[in-house]
Amino acid sequence: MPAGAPILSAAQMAAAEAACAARGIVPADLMERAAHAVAREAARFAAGRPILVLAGPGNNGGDAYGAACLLRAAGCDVRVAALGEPRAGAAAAMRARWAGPVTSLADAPPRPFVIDGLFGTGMSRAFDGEAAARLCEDAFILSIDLPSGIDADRGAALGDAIRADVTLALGSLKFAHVAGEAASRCGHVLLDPIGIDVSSSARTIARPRINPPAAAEHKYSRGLVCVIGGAMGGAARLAAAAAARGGAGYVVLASDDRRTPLDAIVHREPDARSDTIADVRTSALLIGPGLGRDAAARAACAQALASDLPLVLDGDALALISIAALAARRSPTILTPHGGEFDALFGAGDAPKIARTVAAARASGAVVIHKGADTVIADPEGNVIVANPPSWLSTAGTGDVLAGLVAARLAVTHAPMRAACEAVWLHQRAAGLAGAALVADDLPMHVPQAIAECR
Ligand SMILES: NC(=O)C1=CN([C@@H]2O[C@H](COP(=O)(O)OP(=O)(O)OC[C@H]3O[C@@H](n4cnc5c(N)ncnc54)[C@H](O)[C@@H]3O)[C@@H](O)[C@H]2O)[C@@H](O)CC1
Ligand SMILES: Nc1ncnc2c1ncn2[C@@H]1O[C@H](COP(=O)(O)OP(=O)(O)O)[C@@H](O)[C@H]1O
Ligand SMILES: [K+]
Repeated sequence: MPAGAPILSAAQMAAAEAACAARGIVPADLMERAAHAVAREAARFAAGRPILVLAGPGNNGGDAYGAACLLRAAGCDVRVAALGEPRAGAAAAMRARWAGPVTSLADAPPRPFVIDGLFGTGMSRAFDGEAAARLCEDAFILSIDLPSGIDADRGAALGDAIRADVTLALGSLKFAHVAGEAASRCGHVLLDPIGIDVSSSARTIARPRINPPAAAEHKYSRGLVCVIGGAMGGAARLAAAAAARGGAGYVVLASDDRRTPLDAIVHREPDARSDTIADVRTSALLIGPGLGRDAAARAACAQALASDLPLVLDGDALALISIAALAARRSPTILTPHGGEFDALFGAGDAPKIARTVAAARASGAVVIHKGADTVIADPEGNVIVANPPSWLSTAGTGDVLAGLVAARLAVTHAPMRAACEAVWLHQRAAGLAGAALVADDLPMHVPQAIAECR
């Protein structure tokens, strides 16, 4: 996935295209550039294999006809199968340029390399993809802009969506390249801006820059993280270990369980929880992993919310707070809900995940890390960063590790959006280093290497 790249909705993409027209760059120019970009990548990936171009009725099909012409002119073995004919505009002009035969999808024999130009951002309703699926079954598939059959904003598959090996995004990434089910249908995502200027408040995550501590730093100035544990000691221990490996200068774990994951982590008795929450040296307070939901947990949460400390709320804590209480806070707050916790706190809805997360950040005044295979980080100003972490993270306790990393980065940076992005990047990188079939306990030990890569 291109790092730090803007992400647009289909409507925002259309507006950016329209703005090009105002500068004298008409749709036919953009389609010409798109066709060149597709032909270039197709020639590279096909590497001499016979090519079948699937062309749809809209501009995505126009890009496909344009690429077919260029590939044929370059000496490639190209055939075209179409679903509907472009009737007007740049796409019809590209269709007219193709002098070779055009068959229906049903009549086309399979070929080892497929350029999928059936539908892009204009996909509006489910399509019957049976014939396309037969042609794609054993082929390497390069999708133009999006795998055909995807809702560009929600990332939902509308009917028999295509599963690509490579997707070449045109102009900008769209929500579907990073969101929902679609993200896993795109394969390797490439981006060609084709000369369109885009700006967006949403971007893909990029490797952060993390400097070593300055010479004058000491353990308290480096950042003191306090983790408030509860019923399930293991979760708080995972979080504390991650905070320690995530660059905090000092980590305190207030928990019933006297075991700490590292000797460097200081244990406090749970009845000292209240003192811990009141400790003004604390740079970031983490509450929630393994907290439980009993009266003591509720009281600890209320005290944490009422304090002026920078706060990270995860797991059980998210069930013990209200949006109003969050909005009343003046100090930085970061929430780390998974999908279920998010819906319980902010309500479920049909809008795309990015929009729902921005609305939650605005309503709560907090930075929200809405976790999952498409992790959306939003701040109350509407800035959004999206990450697609490795799916091996779908195992118990990895969220506790993330919460510890968030607390550490908040303690060090004092900047909640930056802290959230650093933590999510370090978490996904640590997962990559831990590799297949990781368990949550494996992650903290890989965080120092991930940090070392951020210089
Ligand atoms: N972003 C940009 O600036 C550029 C975009 N271009 C291409 O234009 C594409 C968007 O083009 P369009 O807006 O024409 O949309 P599409 O080409 O994605 O498809 C829209 C067409 O498909 C039809 N359609 C939608 N759902 C259908 C279904 N289920 N069954 C049958 N027909 C269906 C629509 O009625 C319409 O005719 C992009 O994805 C990209 O490939 C390029 O041409 C160049 C520049
Ligand atoms: N399929 C997936 N692909 C990528 N990341 C995932 C997937 N499922 C879960 N994750 C990540 O794993 C972590 C799980 O957090 P959470 O659900 O809170 O687990 P726990 O409470 O057990 O620690 C989150 O960072 C989430 O983004
Ligand atoms: K496509």
